[in-house]
Amino acid sequence: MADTAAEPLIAHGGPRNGYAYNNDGEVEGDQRGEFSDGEERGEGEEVDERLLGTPGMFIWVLTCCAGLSGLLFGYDTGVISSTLISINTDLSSRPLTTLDKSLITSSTSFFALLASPLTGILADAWGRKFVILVADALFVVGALLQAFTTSVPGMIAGRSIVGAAVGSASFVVPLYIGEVSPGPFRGRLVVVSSLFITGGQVVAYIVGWLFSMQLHGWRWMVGLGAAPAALQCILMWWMPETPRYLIKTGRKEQARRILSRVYQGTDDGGNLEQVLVNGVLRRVEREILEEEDVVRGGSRDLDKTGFAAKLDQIQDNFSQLVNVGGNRRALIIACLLQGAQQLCGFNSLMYFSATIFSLVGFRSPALTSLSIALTNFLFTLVAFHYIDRIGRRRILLLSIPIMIIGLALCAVAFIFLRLPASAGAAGGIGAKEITVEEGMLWPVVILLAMVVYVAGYAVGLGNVPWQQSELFPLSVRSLGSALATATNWGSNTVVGLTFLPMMEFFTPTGTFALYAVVCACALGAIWRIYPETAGLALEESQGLLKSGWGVDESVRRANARRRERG
Ligand SMILES: O[C@H]1[C@H](O)[C@@H](O)[C@H](O)[C@@H](O)[C@H]1O
Repeated sequence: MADTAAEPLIAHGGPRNGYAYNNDGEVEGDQRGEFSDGEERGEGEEVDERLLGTPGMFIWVLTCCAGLSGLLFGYDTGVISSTLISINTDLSSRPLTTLDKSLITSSTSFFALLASPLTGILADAWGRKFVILVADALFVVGALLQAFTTSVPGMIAGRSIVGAAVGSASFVVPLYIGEVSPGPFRGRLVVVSSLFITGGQVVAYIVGWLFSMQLHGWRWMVGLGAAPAALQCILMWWMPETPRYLIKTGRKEQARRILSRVYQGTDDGGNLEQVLVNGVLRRVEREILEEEDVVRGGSRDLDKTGFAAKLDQIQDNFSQLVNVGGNRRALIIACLLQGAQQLCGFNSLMYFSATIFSLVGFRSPALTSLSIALTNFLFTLVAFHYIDRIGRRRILLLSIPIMIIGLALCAVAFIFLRLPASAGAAGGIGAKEITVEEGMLWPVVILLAMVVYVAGYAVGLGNVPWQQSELFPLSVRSLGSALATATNWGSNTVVGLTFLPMMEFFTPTGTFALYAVVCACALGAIWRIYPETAGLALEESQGLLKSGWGVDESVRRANARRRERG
């Protein structure tokens, strides 16, 4: 196979990639590359692999407008812990029971779990932008309902609606960004949505802390979420649909116009912009033709129209997702990564770190847990900087061992920390203002160990799973991403429900040791089956999975690209 990545790069005013292109984006002469599975690339298809510089203004605006949903995701999931401790007797004129608290908390992740596969289907039928707008409407309704409700059931309903919004937004935003981004910047641009999520969690902690000092301040905490959602709704109205979705639905000219804006500014005085636009159009069209071949070979009746045709298509997408080898492998990897992101236990810190820190003796647990959210945000910035250079696979293989070290240290520190008798397990977990007699050495070790763990998480597992859409071909991209997102929310619910009982019955040491074991298993599985997709065009990543896991091939190509960049 011709390893084009090793070809010399001619930066300006001439052929790139070692190829010469004509104005249609076709490779002149007899020089064509190959996909990683050995299949030949079509003419003019291999281009944005060598795009230089930074993404243009248009891409940044699209990414930030879509990323606002991440802010809402982070804010709404982060604000609930301060809300719960400030409600007092404001709902149903009585203090919240443990059951009330569990229902209010878990309704969000449960409805996120239900909403993601459903909106996965909607995103195929009505588009990615449509789902973002639906999520915004749900965010606004859910926030207002929570802010004005006077009863516990009203609060649960509000949290459920917000959950449906979070579930939809969490899968569609990375999908939207992934489908508008040029290959070399895609990793970084998708991490922007993680930056919004983790930033939203920091804001939630600060807002929670500020409003907890005011009477009925919790109503502001939950109601404020409506503002960014309304803003995004207005902004997104003006934003385009993704070029990939437009091509899929037969609107090629519209797609061409948007792609031209995406690649604007890359023109080097030659014809690069045009070449890149044509490259994407050709790759996507080729993918669609391949899909039609599969459909023709199958049982779908292509003469059906309207609702019946849509139902057939949904059924068809499901069967393609699980029956076609490459798609099935993509689904396994995406679900593995999303499951690992949650089962490694990170959100137990997000939801309960204030409780843990008060248990081990910190006087201001709320501020200490802010350090967790801040670490998460700051190290997501590190990921933003390095993800396209280091690569998704490598960044995970480097960062998960750091998480394991943090968790192991935490587990060990809890052995040495003699908790006060009243703090025995769950009693202590729920208790407040507990101080530890032995001094602050081990509590500080626990705090540092958690910071190390969170830093490792934020650099890798916290954001790489959201790159999921690049694993799937267009025909099953939305459905595959949605099912992987459902795995995320399912695992999130499991961790939320099991953390406190595990701390009680399994001890804190056992709990953190178990999370370390989960990380070790995830590390092994990632090493074995997750290929490197950094730098590849969206249509190329899936080629790696067509006839196997593609790990060796992808690593070889990534190394070649790195060598070439110096
Ligand atoms: O990517 C995000 C991010 O890491 C958040 O901090 C976490 O709370 C979410 O569960 C996760 O999906």
